[in-house]
Amino acid sequence: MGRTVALAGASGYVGGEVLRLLLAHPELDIGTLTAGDSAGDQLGLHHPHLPQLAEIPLRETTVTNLAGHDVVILALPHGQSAAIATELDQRGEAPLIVDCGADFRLGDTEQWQRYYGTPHAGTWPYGLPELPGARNQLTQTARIAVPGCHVTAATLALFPALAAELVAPDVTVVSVTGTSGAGKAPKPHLHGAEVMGAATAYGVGGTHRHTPEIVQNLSGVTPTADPVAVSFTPVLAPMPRGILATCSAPLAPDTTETHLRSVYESAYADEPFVTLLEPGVWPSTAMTLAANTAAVQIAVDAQANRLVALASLDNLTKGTAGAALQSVNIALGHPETTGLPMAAVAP
Ligand SMILES: NC(=O)C1=CN([C@@H]2O[C@H](COP(=O)(O)OP(=O)(O)OC[C@H]3O[C@@H](n4cnc5c(N)ncnc54)[C@H](OP(=O)(O)O)[C@@H]3O)[C@@H](O)[C@H]2O)C=CC1
Ligand SMILES: CC(=O)N[C@@H](CCC(=O)OP(=O)(O)O)C(=O)O
Repeated sequence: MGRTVALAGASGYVGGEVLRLLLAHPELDIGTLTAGDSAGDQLGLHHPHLPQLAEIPLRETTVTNLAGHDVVILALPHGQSAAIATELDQRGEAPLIVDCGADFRLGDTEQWQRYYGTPHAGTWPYGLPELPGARNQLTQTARIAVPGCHVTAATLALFPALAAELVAPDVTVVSVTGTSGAGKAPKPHLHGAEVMGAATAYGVGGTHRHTPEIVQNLSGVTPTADPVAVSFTPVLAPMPRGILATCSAPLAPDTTETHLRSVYESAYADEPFVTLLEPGVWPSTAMTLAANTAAVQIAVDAQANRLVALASLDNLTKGTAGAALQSVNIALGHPETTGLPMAAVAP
């Protein structure tokens, strides 16, 4: 018998992906599932791709319903998690709580307030084990903040070069995303007729909420920890899933492609979920679809004297639900890869 997992937001896109992954996880059992407006429905109404779970009822998202489990995964809109975590604490419940939303990702209260405009709930260990220092913090933690999906791609593409000071701390990130990144609730900018035939930039000009999170991750790996300048532009593409981040930064003097490649090779040599592709193979969202993996590649643009670093991943898998369970594996002392898909779906 494994540990039981309660899931809040089970009717949503991330909730569905958490459940798909839990079905294959040998150490974790699905417990109570909760939702918002869909409470009272059976799960099959919302996730017909998970027929084994079709008859499970969705309950209201209350602390009473979520209590009594070993792990509570929150896949709720941001702003909804702090109250639940606090109440579970007050009741003397001590589950491992995993927030797939943004509430506990940022360490800087001022940045939180600037980008989210609400009181800062706090900072939890960060669910990107590949980021230097993060894996140690996840060991035996009781709280996990899962990163944003664009942030994971940009961080994996750039941190090795910044940590080794092979580029200037001044990066641009253009990150293409599938529409499931916006969740299932109807959004004014996501009408099917408009999204299906167009690629559209949004959150332009440093306004997107993921900007301070990318800054936090990249600044944290540099030897000086000085803020890295990040210009981030997300682009919505007509595909259901996937992130492709194309990043660049000025090369430090005398940096060679050979040196860069050896730095990326050592950063990812022991990472089960991150592949530095063979030279000349470029990341695509297809090669990571439905897998808990990220594909990374680098090139030197000699004419512009810049590093170009790319990363692809599935926003719902390595970009959220898979990262959540990878981090849960670490926190619970299971092998990090337990139950997580390494193979993507192709073509
Ligand atoms: N989609 C993605 O690629 C990523 C998402 N995330 C984060 O994960 C979280 C979930 O995202 P996603 O699944 O895409 O969003 P969805 O909109 O698809 O799902 C949201 C879920 O939360 C429930 N919910 C909404 N409001 C309430 C409420 N007031 N009380 C209780 N339950 C509520 C919804 O239930 P109902 O429909 O029944 O109302 C639904 O189950 C968000 O914080 C998001 O930012 C993070 C990284 C990537
Ligand atoms: C296509 C789309 O809208 N994507 C979302 C990112 C999804 C994500 O990572 O969400 P949180 O950081 O909110 O958890 C966005 O750009 O806001």
